[in-house]
Amino acid sequence: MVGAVIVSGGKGSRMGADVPKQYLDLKGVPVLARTLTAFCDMEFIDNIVLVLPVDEWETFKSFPYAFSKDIHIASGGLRRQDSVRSGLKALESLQNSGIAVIHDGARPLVTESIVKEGVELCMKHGASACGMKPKDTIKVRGEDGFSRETLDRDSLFSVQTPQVFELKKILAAHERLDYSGETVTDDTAAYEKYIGRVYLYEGSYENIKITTPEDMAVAEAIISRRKV
Ligand SMILES: Nc1ccn([C@@H]2O[C@H](COP(=O)(O)OP(=O)(O)OP(=O)(O)O)[C@@H](O)[C@H]2O)c(=O)n1
Ligand SMILES: C[C@](O)(CO)[C@H](O)COP(=O)(O)O
Repeated sequence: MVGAVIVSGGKGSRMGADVPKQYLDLKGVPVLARTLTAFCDMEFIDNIVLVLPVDEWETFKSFPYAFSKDIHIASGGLRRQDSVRSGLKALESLQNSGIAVIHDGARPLVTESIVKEGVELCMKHGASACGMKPKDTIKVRGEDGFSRETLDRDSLFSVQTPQVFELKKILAAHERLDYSGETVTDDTAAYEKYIGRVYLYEGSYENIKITTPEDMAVAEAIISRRKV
């Protein structure tokens, strides 16, 4: 079985909007509704868990959208990794084992082919995550503001979601991480720390995370272009 954990438990502070960014209107449809619809349309996805702060559950339930699959809701945590752990536990109660596709609710432009490739590569290599080569030169900047180092761009990869794992293993990694008290910024970091290697494959420059206001304009432009 393949289950998706869509994390939408953040505050969207960098967006600076009046409402959490997952409810912002993206060409007539809220960001989160777009992400969920994308996963509902993927035939190979058996279960969907949506992680939301408890005080947003009612808002979500009043969403005027009919999703084609059941959306199971789990409670969000303080950090992204706490929300992921909560979603994985909820997914475990639905399917016990199999594959977990972890995806940011704030990446509404994900495509079926990216997720499908992630699932296939997870089956082949044990774990996978998509991403893209950085387009800019990446420097290490010291606290004094001066450049310390230029990294070799050919070996760098800017990681996105979906990130795909065996459910039992990624849940075990997140539970151990929680015990350790360490904070990570994505799920590959949890997996690599306790379980093993993650195969990285090419996602899309269009699979952006809606983080700051200008991302909304970029996402709108991508949606308009896709419809042509
Ligand atoms: N405690 C958290 C923090 C983040 N996320 C989710 O993880 C994804 C990536 O996080 P980010 O873009 O940083 O979202 P926010 O934390 O909401 O944004 P910000 O850091 O600007 O507050 C988002 O879908 C977000 O909702 C989550 O489920 N629980
Ligand atoms: C998981 C992630 O989207 C991969 O790029 C990213 O690390 C999330 O970071 P954020 O600071 O929670 O947005």
